[in-house]
Amino acid sequence: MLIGSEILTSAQMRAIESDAIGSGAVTGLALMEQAGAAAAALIQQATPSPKDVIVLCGPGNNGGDGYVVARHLHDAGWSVRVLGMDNTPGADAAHMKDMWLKRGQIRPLSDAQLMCEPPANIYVDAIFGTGLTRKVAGDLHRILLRLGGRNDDAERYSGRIYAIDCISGLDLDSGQMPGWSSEHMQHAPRANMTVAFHRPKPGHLLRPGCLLTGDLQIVDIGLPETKGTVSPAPPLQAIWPQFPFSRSQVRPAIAQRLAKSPLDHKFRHGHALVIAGGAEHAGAARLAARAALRIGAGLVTICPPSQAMPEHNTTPDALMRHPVDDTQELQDLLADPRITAICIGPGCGIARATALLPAILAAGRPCLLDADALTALSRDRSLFARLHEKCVMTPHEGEFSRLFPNIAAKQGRGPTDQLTPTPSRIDMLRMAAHQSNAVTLLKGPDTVIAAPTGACYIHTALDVPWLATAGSGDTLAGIATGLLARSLPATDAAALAALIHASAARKFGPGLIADDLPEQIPAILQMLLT
Ligand SMILES: NC(=O)C1=CN([C@@H]2O[C@H](COP(=O)(O)OP(=O)(O)OC[C@H]3O[C@@H](n4cnc5c(N)ncnc54)[C@H](O)[C@@H]3O)[C@@H](O)[C@H]2O)[C@@H](O)CC1
Ligand SMILES: [K+]
Repeated sequence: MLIGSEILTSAQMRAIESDAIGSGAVTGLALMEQAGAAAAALIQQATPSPKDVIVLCGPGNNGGDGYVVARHLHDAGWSVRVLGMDNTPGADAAHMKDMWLKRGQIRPLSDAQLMCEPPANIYVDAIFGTGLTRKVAGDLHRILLRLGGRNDDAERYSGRIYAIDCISGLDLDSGQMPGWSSEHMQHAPRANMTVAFHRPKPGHLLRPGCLLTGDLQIVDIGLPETKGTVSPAPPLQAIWPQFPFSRSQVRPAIAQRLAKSPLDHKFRHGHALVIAGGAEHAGAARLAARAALRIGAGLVTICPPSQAMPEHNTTPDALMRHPVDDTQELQDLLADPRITAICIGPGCGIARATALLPAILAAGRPCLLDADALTALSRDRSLFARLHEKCVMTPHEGEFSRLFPNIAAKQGRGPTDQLTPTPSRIDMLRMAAHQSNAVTLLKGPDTVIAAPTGACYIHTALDVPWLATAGSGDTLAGIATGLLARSLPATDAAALAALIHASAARKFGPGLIADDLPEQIPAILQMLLT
């Protein structure tokens, strides 16, 4: 698979820290010093003059990091004001607080105090991090709303907030702000940058957390390398816009499959069938077919009903065309073992998808199910029961709710003032993949992909809003189909397709239409393979 970044839950992160401290490899104080120093360095790099900062320090170790940030910025010549709590924190944070008190004073961490402070150029949110245990209430909640601009002074804070580990109040496991009503969420503080430690947490990458996180910077604080050894739980990996993606992130076995050798013939890279539907929706299937060709499938055949064949008598010339009117004709085609993947859904029509899906699923080949095929599956549970682990489903949220009504119904339930009040998108996708026995990719700015094994990938691409355009999903389906045809395992095909799809949009920029996406693929392949 792609080697994105490993993601850790808050509990896993705490366990790694306490193991490292318990083994004597590192001290809590050294970790805190590294964390604060790294955050201060990134804040300095990102900040133009004047170098004037208010650091908001909470009661625990996140606050401890804040006191380290304050000290480093002070020692670098910044004007630093600290608002902190009148409590005795744990030993490490208490030490850092004392070190700060040798340099400056601590004013009360209260909304009234923040309100009467003269404006600063930068605000550092070091109130709560991974230790959040309940919703933030009372005066601290008012502070957060003020930072989010609820008091008609948005310009005072906008673009000036730097979060230590996360925006305070964010549940780093679910990406939710427990206890925040939708009215309050409009005034949730948004970080310009979040400096987080060792590994990202799910909440940095899932909505709404990813919308509050800003640029996500992950810094090394001297904890031992943990990749793949954290827990027996299935792996959770992520890619996000600032992630330095390069060829080195593609596992050699995958890179080898994607590369083409001079001795290869076209069938070595697979033959994909794209089932098309009636004439009026021909474009969707052709977009998918074009993307499958661009990603390097050896052959791609589009299969409309015979009456729609004339609609497909157009470019790309590389695309083969073969009519399929009924199950028998499809079965005849599938008798060719060189057909290595099937795409059904884009522009197919629900009735046609319902009619052809039994033969497609019975063939046991890798297949990509999107759009009308997903509607057919949600309407006919006997079809749903025939999904298998070589299937990839690519629903958007509405399709997901129809496919998995029992899972979708768990959303929005439960008390909102406790942590993780509803299943996170990770939990939901893992349940969906387990229930369907198919790789499931839930499309969105925070796409989540889960395999029946429990392996899960988050692909956050908030920076390419222009990807939400007609035909974009058809292209994603085509890229994944091409990768399946090229014999990538279903989970890898889905995760790599999400990456290539977002990279194509990033490369093209605003003004993108879906037709542009396949045309960006050659340069992306070049980047991945050379
Ligand atoms: N443990 C370590 O060795 C390290 C921790 N680091 C920092 O420490 C943070 C975690 O520290 P902590 O575990 O102390 O947790 P926090 O500093 O996030 O907060 C914990 C404190 O807040 C209280 N609290 C939790 N939710 C509250 C709420 N809603 N309202 C009011 N009080 C609430 C808790 O009772 C506790 O006193 C990380 O996010 C990171 O910033 C870093 O310094 C790196 C090293
Ligand atoms: K924070």
